[in-house]
Amino acid sequence: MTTDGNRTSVAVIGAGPAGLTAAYELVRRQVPVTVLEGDSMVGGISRTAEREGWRFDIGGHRFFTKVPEVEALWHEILPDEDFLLRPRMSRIFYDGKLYDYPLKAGNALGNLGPVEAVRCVASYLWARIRPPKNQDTLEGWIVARFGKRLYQHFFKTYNEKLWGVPVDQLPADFAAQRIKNLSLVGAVVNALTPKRNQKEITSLIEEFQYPKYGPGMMWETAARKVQERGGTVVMEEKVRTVHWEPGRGVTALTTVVTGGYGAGAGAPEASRSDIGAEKRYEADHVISSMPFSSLVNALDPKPPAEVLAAADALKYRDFLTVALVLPVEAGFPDNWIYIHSPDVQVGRIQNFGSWSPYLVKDGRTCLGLEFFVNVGDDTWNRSDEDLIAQGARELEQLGLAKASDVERGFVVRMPKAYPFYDAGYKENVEVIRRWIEENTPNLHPVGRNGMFRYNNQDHSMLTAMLTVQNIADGTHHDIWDVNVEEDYHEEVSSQRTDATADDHGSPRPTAA
Ligand SMILES: O=c1ccn([C@@H]2O[C@H](COP(=O)(O)OP(=O)(O)O[C@H]3O[C@@H]([C@H](O)CO)[C@H](O)[C@H]3O)[C@@H](O)[C@H]2O)c(=O)[nH]1
Repeated sequence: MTTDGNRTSVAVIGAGPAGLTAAYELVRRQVPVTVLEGDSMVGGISRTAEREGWRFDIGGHRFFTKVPEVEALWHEILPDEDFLLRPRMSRIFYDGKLYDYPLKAGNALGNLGPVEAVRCVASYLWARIRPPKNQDTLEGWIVARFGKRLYQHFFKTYNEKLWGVPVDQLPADFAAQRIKNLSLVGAVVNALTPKRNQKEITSLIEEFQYPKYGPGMMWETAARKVQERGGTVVMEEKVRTVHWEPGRGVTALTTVVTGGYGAGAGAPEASRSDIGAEKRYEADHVISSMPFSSLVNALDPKPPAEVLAAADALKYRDFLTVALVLPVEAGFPDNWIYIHSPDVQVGRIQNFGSWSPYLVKDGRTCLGLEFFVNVGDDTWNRSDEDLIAQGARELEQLGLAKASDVERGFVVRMPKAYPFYDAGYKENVEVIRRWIEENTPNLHPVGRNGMFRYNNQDHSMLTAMLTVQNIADGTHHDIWDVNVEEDYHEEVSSQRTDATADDHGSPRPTAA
């Protein structure tokens, strides 16, 4: 297997966590690899943006995992001294008060006041006696576990902001992994049970690892190491065409030089002078983390109409961050807070100063106001200046800071931040997957957008690691089986035994 000019053994589309993990694992095995990235930055949605020395996440990316191989790879890429262990704190800002999130019974009921607390307990008990018949919707799933009133207070408006549709139109598919159950009954039982008989739940959420200069540090280092070890990382080239032949599968890729996507004022300058030029890469295998639907549309010749229709039916939720620089006193101890109020558009606010002191400077902090949007809607199209002014106004409206305290602002737009799970997405993914397996078995989708799976970066990385084993080591892992368990992501549950405890007294992570 040799790389000869634009001929490579494996072409990897995308330099996010999945693509760079694949490349890293390939160079470890001395397999020639070329990574093709359309943007000027690596990291995908796990990048760290930098504007005038302010570094911030697109969202906020904690490093926690139940997968030991992923944990090991993080620490192989970055030395231990580059990791911080950060306390996690997140609350909901609701009706002028802050509530712990994940919800804690005492805190939520205490804050709501005695009358509303009684109503919430009654509706919680009612949901236990008469659970909703349809728990396949997100609304039914949450009401069954929290009761209608807590659902209305703490879930309905936020999910409508986040996903942009009524909650009864959303399937419950991601809920078990991402929404921590509230057990009023469990809390009482635990209080009455001797400790030795209790099931130990180790929370992964009270602290998390974080590279001191943000997640981008991980992926910038991974890209550098891939190149030092003989791999090629091509920036600012977007894959336009995926060439395939019946009976042979994928044979080559055509890219177009983009000069980067220039996401917002202060974004990195294009490094290429040949913008618009086309390049061709021949490859034996293609590992693709480009959006699943875009991959289908890039295939040449076109796949059958039902496959194209399935791809067109897959929708995404897009996202933009308005990063505002304020005096440090305007910050809060939380890493982020959820904003439910329908009176403002902002959905979540990160305080990057609480993530890492290395992200902020000069006695100031940087707040990341997150707006969940669709590409091309009014908010997406608004100018950066308007969005910064709106962010400052909404901070004041919420009573979190004075608009006049905002000293500087930056906007980063991130298309396709979340795969949007609607009633038909599973079947559509299945149609595409089957067609690829039958017609282009050397084309390997990986990662969150690559597989249209609402995965965090650890599971995205795992799909890439297993794919490389399939290509280079002859294994037969089914990467579609990664992260299908209905387990809450942020807890490791085990029976209390000292033999499984590590030096800090917590159980070792178990395989996901
Ligand atoms: O008030 C709330 C808050 C959340 N939900 C529901 O929970 C789901 C998951 O929320 P979250 O973990 O914030 O979502 P996300 O997928 O964006 O997670 C990434 O963000 C970070 C971190 O949580 C914030 O930076 C995390 O490391 C990543 O996994 C959400 O979809 C809601 O359905 C709610 O109902 N009410």
